[in-house]
This record gives sequence, C-alpha cells and structure tokens, in this order.
Amino acid sequence: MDLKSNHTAPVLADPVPLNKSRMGVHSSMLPYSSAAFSSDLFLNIPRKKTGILDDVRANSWLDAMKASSPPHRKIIKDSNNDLASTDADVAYRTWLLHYPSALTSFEQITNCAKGKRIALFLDYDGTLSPIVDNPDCAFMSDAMRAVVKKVAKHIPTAIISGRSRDKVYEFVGLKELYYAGSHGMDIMGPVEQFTSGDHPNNIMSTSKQGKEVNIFQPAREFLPMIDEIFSSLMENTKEIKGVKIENNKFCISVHYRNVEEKSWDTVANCVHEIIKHYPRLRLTHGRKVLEVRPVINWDKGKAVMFLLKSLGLSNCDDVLPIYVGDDRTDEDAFAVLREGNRGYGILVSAVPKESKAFYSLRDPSEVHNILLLKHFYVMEFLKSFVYWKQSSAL
Ligand SMILES: O=P(O)(O)OC[C@H]1O[C@H](O[C@H]2O[C@H](CO)[C@@H](O)[C@H](O)[C@H]2O)[C@H](O)[C@@H](O)[C@@H]1O
Repeated sequence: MDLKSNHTAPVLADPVPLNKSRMGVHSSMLPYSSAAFSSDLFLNIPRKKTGILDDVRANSWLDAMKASSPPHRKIIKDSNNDLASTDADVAYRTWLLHYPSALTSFEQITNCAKGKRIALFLDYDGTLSPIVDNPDCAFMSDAMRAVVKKVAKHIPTAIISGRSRDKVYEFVGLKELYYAGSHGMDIMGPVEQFTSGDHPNNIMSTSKQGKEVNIFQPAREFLPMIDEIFSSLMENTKEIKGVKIENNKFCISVHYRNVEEKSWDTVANCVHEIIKHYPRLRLTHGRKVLEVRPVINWDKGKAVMFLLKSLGLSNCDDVLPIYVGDDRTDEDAFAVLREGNRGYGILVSAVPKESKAFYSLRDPSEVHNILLLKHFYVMEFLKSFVYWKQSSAL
C-alpha cells in the first residue's frame, strides 16, 4: 500500500483548541466500540487538494511553538516581580476552584471509589519525571519509582507515554506495570483478558521479564514511513543548532527546547517541507516539541479504553479509572474519562490551563526549582493511594 498517494488526505493537525466548556467532549473521540478492534483505524478527513501548507498555517505553527511550554515560574526577589508573582498566584488559585487539587480532594476521590476497583494511568514526562533540557536524561527519581511500584501492588497501573515503549520501560524499569508507548500506538497488555487475539495488529509475544504478553500496534504499517521520515528529519535539520530528533517508533519528536528562538521558524519550515509529502502523517505540538504521527483514529484516550478492556476493567459501574498527565496528548485520555463520568483526569500543571481533567496537581519541575522535594505533588498523590489501600486492608 502506498501511504503517500492517498488523495483524501487528512488535515495536518494544528494544536486542538480545547472546548471552552469543561463538560464538552473532544470532537474527535469516537466510541471505543466502533474503533478499538476495527481495522478501519485511519482517519479520512478531506483537506484542500494542494496538500500544501500556506504561510498562515506555517505562522500558526510558530505561534503554537512559542506557546507550547510556558516558562517555569521563578522564585522572584525584586518588588516589581513580586507583584507579577502575586497576580500569577491569584490566577492559579482562581483556576484551582475549577480544577481542585487532587491531593486536597483525595477523600472525595476515594469516596467515589467505594465499592469500585481503581485503574491508574500515568503519563511519563512532566508527570513522573521533571521536564529537563535533554530528553535522554529525563530520569525518574528512585523515590518516585518506589512509590509507583507500591501503588502498582494495590492498583492495576499503566504508563501511557509519547516515548517509544522500550524507552519508557528503560526509564521506569518496573515489571509490575503495563506500558503503552508512542502515545498509545504501542500497547503491551496482559494475554488472558484480550478479546481480539486474531486482530492483524495484535501480536502475542514474550516480555523482557519472560511473561506472555499481547502487543497491540494499530499503526504497524506506518513503521517504514516513520523510519524514512526520521532519516529525512535527521538529515535536513542537522545544521540547526540544538535541534534533537527522537525516534519514538510510531511517531517522531522534533525537539526545539535547545534551539535559539530566532531559529524556531527554521525548524517549523524544515518539518513542514518534509511532511507535506506525507499526507497520512500529521503534526501535533507538545512541550517545546513537534510530533510527527500517523493519521489514525487512535490516541491516549483510545489506549486507556483498550487497556481497561484487556484488563477486564471496562465495566463503568465498578471501576474508577484515574489518569494523571500534563500534556496536550493527555487531554484525549481526560476526555474519555469525562465522557459518561467514567473516571477522573488529573492535570499536572503549575499554571492555569483549560483542560478536560477534573482535578489538578502541581508541576513537579516547579517543585524541583524550589527544592521542595517533599512537595513533589504527584508522588504525594500516589503515596496517598498506598496509605489508603493499606489502611483499608487492615
Ligand atoms: O507522553 P509523555 O510521556 O509526556 O511524552 C511526551 C514527550 O516527552 C518528552 O519530551 C518532553 O520531555 C523532555 C524531557 O523532560 C523535554 O526535554 C522536552 O522538551 C519535552 O517535550 C519526549 O522526549 C518526547 O519524545 C515525548 O513525546
């Protein structure tokens, strides 16, 4: 199949504006039953015949790149900035009224969990590990690893990351968890409860720990294309100082965190020049990163539903799924949980953001800045689950 020559090409994705209403559901979210095991995963969105992005679109990329990662709040000393910091605090506290802290609302969450089983889904970068300049050094602390390990003893826990599944496993290193890489396009789940063993994108395998597992890769046929694009991106951006291209197996990250801002448009143009020839790939924005992904009807939200089903936890009545994440791609997961009041999304953020999440937790990197590790909020939240589970078992 020639993936390049599809004339009903999809629109290249600009960052998806969030619906202003918190109760709204992401428009691209189709019911799980119609997509999860269907071979018709490919989005088929008509776009202008030219397939070429105009300057306006290219400029909007640049705007989105500038907005993609607000600077961390600094501890500020002079009096002018004290004022600014106070304004920011007021804005944050006002925002908290809409997205209450998951820590202070912990009792409310556990009340909702009464008589239900909890399933926990965690994003990796910016959630379990602080955001750092070098993506290869986004290590999780030993303390965080220990807490995640303890939580997973009590609650089925999965990590759903934009990284390749192997890479995120390398960082986390816990065999007690389930892992989904490439924004959910590469899921390793348990064998026993899978219902679609004969699906073409489903492979029976043995994990590194020697366990029989099922691997679900809905974008498998894109692998050669992704490798090809990875080589082109490496070649075409090699003169741009600071750019880093990361191969995440079913998607590619083009990092511009370490590129001077005046060269960001060069990065955007380079990527644009390459992907305009691939109408079946799209571009999304993350934190100082452009991500090239296959246009398929699959995202972190679909991955959550898939894992719930494969774990035998898809019954809404006695399961409370909770998803903790910080990035735009996590919004798809927040949206499926909000849909039908299935569960709770928890947004990790130090700044006010529109979101489909119900609760919030502060950004761990801000905490690193002020060296208050004991307030590593995500870790504290996970610890609360361990205490709660341990005390309810007494
Ligand atoms: O879904 P996630 O687990 O949150 O992965 C999303 C992307 O995270 C990584 O990039 C981000 O974190 C880096 C390390 O802190 C940072 O340097 C970069 O600027 C961030 O965008 C990862 O490298 C990407 O491949 C993931 O897609």
